[in-house]
Amino acid sequence: MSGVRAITSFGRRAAFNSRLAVNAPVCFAYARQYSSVQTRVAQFMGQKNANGNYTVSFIEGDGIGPEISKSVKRIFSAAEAPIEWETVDVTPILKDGKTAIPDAAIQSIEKNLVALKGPLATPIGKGHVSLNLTLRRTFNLFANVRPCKSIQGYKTPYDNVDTVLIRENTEGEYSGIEHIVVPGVVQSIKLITRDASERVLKFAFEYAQAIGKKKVRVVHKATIMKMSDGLFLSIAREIAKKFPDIEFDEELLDNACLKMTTDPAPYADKVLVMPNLYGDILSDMCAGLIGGLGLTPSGNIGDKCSIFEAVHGSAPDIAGQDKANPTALLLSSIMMLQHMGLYSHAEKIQKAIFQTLAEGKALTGDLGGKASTTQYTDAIISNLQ
Ligand SMILES: NC(=O)C1=CN([C@@H]2O[C@H](COP(=O)(O)OP(=O)(O)OC[C@H]3O[C@@H](n4cnc5c(N)ncnc54)[C@H](O)[C@@H]3O)[C@@H](O)[C@H]2O)C=CC1
Ligand SMILES: O=C(O)CCC(=O)C(=O)O
Ligand SMILES: [Mg+2]
Repeated sequence: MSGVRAITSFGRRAAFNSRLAVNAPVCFAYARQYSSVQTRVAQFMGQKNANGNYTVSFIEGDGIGPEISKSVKRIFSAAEAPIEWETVDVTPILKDGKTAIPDAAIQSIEKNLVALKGPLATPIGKGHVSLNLTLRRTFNLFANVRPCKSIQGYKTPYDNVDTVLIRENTEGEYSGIEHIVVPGVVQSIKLITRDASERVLKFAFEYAQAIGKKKVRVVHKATIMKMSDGLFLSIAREIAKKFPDIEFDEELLDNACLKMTTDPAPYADKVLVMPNLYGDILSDMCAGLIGGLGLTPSGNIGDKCSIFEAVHGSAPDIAGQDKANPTALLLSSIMMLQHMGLYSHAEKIQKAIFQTLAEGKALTGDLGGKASTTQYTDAIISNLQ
């Protein structure tokens, strides 16, 4: 029972949290457009294993994680994708009083270079820090690539959404550096560094070149956060000069939200790049434009390792009920295959997914259908050619 497994995994973490509480101070182309790869970021260099397959680390995650993971595994197996999954347990440990990923998990991902990940729940308030962020930091996955494109045949108010958001993935508002100044007054530090900003901004321009988009737009709020967003913006302007073939411009975050929800068409020729929290929020908002979080994938890209995951979380409201839409994790796995250079397998699975969505006969509840996760998965498998 996937729901039970999910609860167990989160339960193990509850025990961890009670230990932590003692130690923690308060401080603290869908064709190849999903190609996350043809940039300066390391090409996948993994070696085939003795069976002639590639081994990929798999973190199934919490809540709906095991259900949507099962769907990916069944479809990969039916498509004869040359992937062997190495299941990885990321139940956290304490290292020097801080939440850390267990060594075995780190070794698996370092060895395989690529991981697919289901959602990991984060307790609100007290408890361990986000494991999602811990993974991103542990492997220095500095760019979070979040494409979002209208699904052909699935009707929403707009049929022309085609954005790529690139989110700085290691610092910003997500740094989690917080402390109590005096009771009733807390401070949260937004950390922006030249190094982290430069590498993600450079990545955004290279990514735009790689996928044939002619424009990069930086989304910011430097009118208010004059120093932090100001630094990010000034570095964006510097980097832009090194890419004369790419048009560069700037937009304030609040205005970007207004404009994208009013008419997403002008964003279709652009890659948007932004500090961490803005990318977090905008990517959920964009998902809403195309039919919801069940549809949007992402890739956390580093110089060495990369971890692919859906934009959504563990969806506790539908966990364990065979209701979840696995498309977002499936499309993340397509990004992963492209990252690994396995284009024909990516193409084959992707075609079956989009055909199934376009037919509209076996849609999950989030898309207005009546199919279970299992029935939707069956339909994709029957469309594999
Ligand atoms: N990268 C990750 O692993 C992320 C983890 N989280 C964690 O997930 C937990 C739950 O967060 P929420 O705010 O509830 O966000 P959520 O993304 O889990 O769910 C938001 C809404 O979208 C629906 N939804 C999400 N994925 C779906 C899917 N595949 N199919 C159908 N419906 C889907 C849910 O049922 C819910 O109504 C939290 O602990 C949060 O910290 C949240 C976002 C990302
Ligand atoms: O780690 C979490 O709990 C939330 C992460 C998140 O919302 C995201 O990565 O989009
Ligand atoms: Mg989020």
